Amino acid sequence: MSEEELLLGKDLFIAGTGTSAESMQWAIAELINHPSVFKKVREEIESIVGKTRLVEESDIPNLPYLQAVVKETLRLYPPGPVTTRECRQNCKINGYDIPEKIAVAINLYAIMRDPDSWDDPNEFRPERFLVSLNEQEKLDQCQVEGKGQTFNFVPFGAGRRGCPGTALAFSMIHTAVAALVQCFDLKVSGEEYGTKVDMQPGPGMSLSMARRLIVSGEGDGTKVDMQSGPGMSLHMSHPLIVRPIVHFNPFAASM
Ligand code: HEM
Repeated sequence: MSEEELLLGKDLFIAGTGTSAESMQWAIAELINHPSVFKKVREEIESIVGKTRLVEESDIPNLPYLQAVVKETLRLYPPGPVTTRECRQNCKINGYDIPEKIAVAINLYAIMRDPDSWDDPNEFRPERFLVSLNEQEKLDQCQVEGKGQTFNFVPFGAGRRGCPGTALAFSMIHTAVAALVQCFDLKVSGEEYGTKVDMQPGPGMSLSMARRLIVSGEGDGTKVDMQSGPGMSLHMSHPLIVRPIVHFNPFAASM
């Protein structure tokens, strides 16, 4: 393998693993905090997949509410909250003069919480993505291809340097979150975590949770503390122990 190929592999690994894993954590944490949303996702999966097999990647197109949950998670907690571009020529943006060759930081996090574009921007409301097919196509075009005119949903950036892993990321996150919802009831463990989840993101370049979500067999709390931790990625500041209770065992079901 050449040095370029090794570097490409390293880039893809770095860009693709943490980002998707953080998104899964945020999604599961929000679902724990919103039992009615959790229930709706579970019901959707059970109505499409049934109770005899594990959800598969090919089921995802038939699970629009799950897709809305993942989009809403990426809107609120983009693992890459800032991207950059270099100006090819002198230009003016919002009244500011930007000289040629100057790097501009683009705050994707702020764009996706802009009250001019989103109603109640800080609320976790997956329903906002259950839009008509027409509007959906516009959104998807924007997020997947960087085309279209609606640049308010940009967790993967946009344009020719937009994230090349978008389809893979969606596929992994949808399938993992769906399987967790299908198989487990999840409860926060330990009284010290309290009952209210703090969804504040932590410092860092990537939007990771301040308290990492750890699944363990102990405890009986009810809410996730969503405080995020320090760093460039949005992560939780202290590990959060979540107690899984098996709801559906695909191995038992297929026997
Ligand atoms: C939830 C998951 C992910 C998110 C939110 C995400 C987000 C982003 C963002 C915001 C950018 C910058 C785009 C821009 O400047 O317009 C980017 C670039 C990139 N992403 Fe992702 N990404 C994710 C998963 C992945 C995966 C799974 C891969 C590959 C396996 C990947 C590979 C890359 C690469 C190689 C770039 C650099 C592209 C370039 O500079 O031309 N990402 N990603």
